[in-house]
Amino acid sequence: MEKKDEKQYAVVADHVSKIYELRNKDNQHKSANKRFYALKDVSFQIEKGDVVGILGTNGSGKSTLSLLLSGISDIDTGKITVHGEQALIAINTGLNMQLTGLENIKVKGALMGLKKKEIEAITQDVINFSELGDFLYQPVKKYSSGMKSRLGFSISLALDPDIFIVDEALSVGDKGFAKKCLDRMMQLRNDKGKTIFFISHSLEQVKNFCTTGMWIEGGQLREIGPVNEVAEHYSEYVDLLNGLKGKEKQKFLDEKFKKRLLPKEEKKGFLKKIFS
Ligand SMILES: Nc1ncnc2c1ncn2[C@@H]1O[C@H](COP(=O)(O)OP(=O)(O)OP(=O)(O)O)[C@@H](O)[C@H]1O
Repeated sequence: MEKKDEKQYAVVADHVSKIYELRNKDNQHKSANKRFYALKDVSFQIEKGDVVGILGTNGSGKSTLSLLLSGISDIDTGKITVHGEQALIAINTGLNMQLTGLENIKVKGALMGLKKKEIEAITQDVINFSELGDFLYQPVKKYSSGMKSRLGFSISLALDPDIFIVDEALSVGDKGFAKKCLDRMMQLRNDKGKTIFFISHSLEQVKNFCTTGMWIEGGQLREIGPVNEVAEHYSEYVDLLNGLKGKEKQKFLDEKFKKRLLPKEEKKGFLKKIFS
């Protein structure tokens, strides 16, 4: 197979893992906590202009991946290379709850290194697209989840990144706003060839909108490929899971969870690494 120039890729993930700590309910002592893989050894290459639908059941690691892609969360092992302007995430992660909507726009703009005039321009874009009106003068902590999503999405759009990550922003917004966002993203995809990562529990939305499907299950990359194929396999898996009942289902989920725990020797190694 012909080897592609690295630069053709928008994102290259190379053996990426993210480990979280699980609190032990009986023992508050930190060293007794279990460590588990939110993501384990995930590798993929996404070409520029690709629209990637990330699929996976609850807790499989989709949001964790979006946080790593956008640089909000740190990777524990492996590497993600992003070619293009820093990916942005279109959800309320990264919004400061104490600041007003308008102040949040300014802070984001300043963090992106924009000049005063550019910040004024994006502020106007956000006012127009979000339709939040006077709520933009209120602290974000007083927003509903749909309003936070309107603000987060509108800021990300206005900043016009090369890589765009939409993490369920559309599932909390109302239908009218979700349609407006999808239309705008279609336009970005068709006119500007942006690379888009789209997390949604709606298989129909993913199939209609995406070109590539990426199925994350139990923290691992289960399949990546043409969206219809991946969506079909994912759908079969969900049907299989739904077909399991009671104890049988619990056993299946417990086994799945166990595979994500760090083995004892690995746990020691990891602790040694962070304390040395
Ligand atoms: N900050 C955190 N600290 C500890 N564990 C976390 C943290 N964030 C996520 N997790 C755990 O990591 C795993 C993956 O979570 P993640 O939010 O990435 O899943 P998801 O696929 O987006 O799920 P959903 O479809 O339910 O939104 C879950 O078991 C979750 O409980």
